[in-house]
Amino acid sequence: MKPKYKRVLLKLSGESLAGNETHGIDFDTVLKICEPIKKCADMGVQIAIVVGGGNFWRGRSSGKMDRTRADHMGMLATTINALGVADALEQLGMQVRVQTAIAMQQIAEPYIRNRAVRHLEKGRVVVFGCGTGNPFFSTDTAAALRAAEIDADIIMKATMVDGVYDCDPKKNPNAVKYDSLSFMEVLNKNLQVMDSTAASLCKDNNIPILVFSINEPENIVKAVCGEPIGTIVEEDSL
Ligand SMILES: Nc1ncnc2c1ncn2[C@@H]1O[C@H](COP(=O)(O)OP(=O)(O)OP(=O)(O)O)[C@@H](O)[C@H]1O
Ligand SMILES: O=c1ccn([C@@H]2O[C@H](COP(=O)(O)O)[C@@H](O)[C@H]2O)c(=O)[nH]1
Repeated sequence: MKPKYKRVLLKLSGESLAGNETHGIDFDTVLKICEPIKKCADMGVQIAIVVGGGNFWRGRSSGKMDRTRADHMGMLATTINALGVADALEQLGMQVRVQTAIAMQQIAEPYIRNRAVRHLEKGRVVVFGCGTGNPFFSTDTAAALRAAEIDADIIMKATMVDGVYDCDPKKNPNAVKYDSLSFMEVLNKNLQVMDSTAASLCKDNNIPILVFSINEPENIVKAVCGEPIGTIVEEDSL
């Protein structure tokens, strides 16, 4: 198989790292997700990763807590995941750097755009932790922001559903999946698979998003090779 893209931003669902558990990290699952990432890198694809935090904590679900503090906790959760993914990639023999949007220099590099790009050019995987570094945002928005900054060709959102549906398929068994959508459709129909800030940022910067299931990790290779999986969201799909 031949890669379609030179540089990709892979958004990994935090929830997916828990495997069959409801919370936390199942390291065997993380290794399974990282194996196809190595295959893509071995094909010469430059890979940056943003990891969600849903397997530990989501600020918006924190109930009575102060939202800003709850989001700080969420950003720390994404960093735990970033370190777990980095460790799995290293165990597979890859060169990896973790960069965080909030400085924690004993643990990871601070996010510096030019350094991140240099790492990618050298064939290292860069894993971004702490989302955007700001509360009231999500890791989908962090993926859109970092993708724009590093000039990624596409965002590949590897998540718990196999694409974008006309309504949440976990709540409605009759939900219908789209093969392709425009950003305006995602925004106008209020499709919740990604938040509107992330969709707007991708629209403004013309970065396509491919949403696909991480339950079959080989989908990552298929996505990189341009095989028709999941749902593609892009400007000219109409
Ligand atoms: N229209 C829709 N189409 C597809 N999925 C939808 C839709 N509306 C809501 N969803 C829900 O969105 C979820 C995926 O997005 P979500 O932001 O929850 O997770 P994530 O970004 O993959 O990462 P994390 O688990 O780290 O939060 C799916 O599990 C699905 O239930
Ligand atoms: O830029 C960001 C990114 C994330 N957060 C917080 O982290 C959690 C986990 O991220 P998910 O995208 O939901 O997986 C999120 O709920 C926020 O609480 C943030 O504050 N800023």
